[in-house]
Amino acid sequence: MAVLLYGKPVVEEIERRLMPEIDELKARHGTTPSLVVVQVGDDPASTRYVGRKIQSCERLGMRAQHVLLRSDIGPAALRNEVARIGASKDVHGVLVQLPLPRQIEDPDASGGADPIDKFDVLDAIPPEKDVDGIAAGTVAELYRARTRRLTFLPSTALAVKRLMDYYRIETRGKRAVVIGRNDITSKPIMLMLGGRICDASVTWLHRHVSKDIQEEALAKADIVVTAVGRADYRITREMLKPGVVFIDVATRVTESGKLVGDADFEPVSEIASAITPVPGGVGPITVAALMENTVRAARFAAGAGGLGYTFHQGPAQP
Ligand SMILES: Nc1nc2c(c(=O)[nH]1)N[C@@H](CN(C=O)c1ccc(C(=O)N[C@@H](CCC(=O)O)C(=O)O)cc1)CN2
Repeated sequence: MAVLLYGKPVVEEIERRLMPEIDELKARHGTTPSLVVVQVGDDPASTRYVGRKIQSCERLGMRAQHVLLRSDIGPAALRNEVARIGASKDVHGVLVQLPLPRQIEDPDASGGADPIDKFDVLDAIPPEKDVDGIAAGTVAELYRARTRRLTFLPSTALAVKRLMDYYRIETRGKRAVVIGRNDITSKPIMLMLGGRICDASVTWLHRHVSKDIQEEALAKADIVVTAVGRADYRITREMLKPGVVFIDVATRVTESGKLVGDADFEPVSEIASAITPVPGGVGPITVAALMENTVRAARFAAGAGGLGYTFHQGPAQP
């Protein structure tokens, strides 16, 4: 039976580390870390996640502002608004909640002739305030994976790293599979796992990869990180190697209102050596990781250094 990799102690460990840093920023630099979350439209899941981010900032004594924009805003207007927010010296971190409405996520599919797309919007976030680690310059740093030079590791990737470190999950030289191609979750996790930060061998799977290739890769994987979140996608026990470490980043609400990940949870936990629950696994750590990045952004603004991340193994054994 798998060890359950709960997010709560990892969140507590991150927050324990952040609290004195926040106090010091206030006392020595007169800086209160401040985050602006831009939400476009009122998708209920996004509203819930944004609420958690704002609450978490407030609980830790940081400033937070929620900017809610109409769902029919065009990409150019959104880009200008993001640039305007980012230019304020009182704002240390800026993020745009994803996904964006269709006309901005996928302008081609919605017949739009606008040359500005989602990435142009995200690139309007100043690099030193890009707490989601998603703008062009920040992504290049992750590609290079110079741990000591990284500005921001995206929150979900940082959450997975903090979780693996806390539970002492070895990645170096392991066979890992990352499933999904989302820009904010799977893609940075794939780069992190395969790069210098984790030194694993990574196979990247997504809907265009044939069933045979998927089955072969999954059957050999020591570590699986999945972030698909579609009702027609399920990872079953038979697809996996006994002893696998299973990290479920997906969250999806079923027709009966239950929150689930990509794993067929009970059977998979019978053969995995360790597994994250959904809810209560990676999700809450993502929010704590964002808090960590916001404190980093405030340190950059205060001239208090902070480039690069320090990783250390945690207390728990898988
Ligand atoms: N700009 C961004 N957009 C999105 C990101 C992101 O990192 N930046 N990630 C996800 C959504 N997300 C944060 O925004 C997020 C997802 C899940 C959770 C979480 O705490 N999940 C709980 C369940 C909570 C619930 O649904 O009620 C859990 O798994 O236990 C927090 C944040 C996509 N968009």
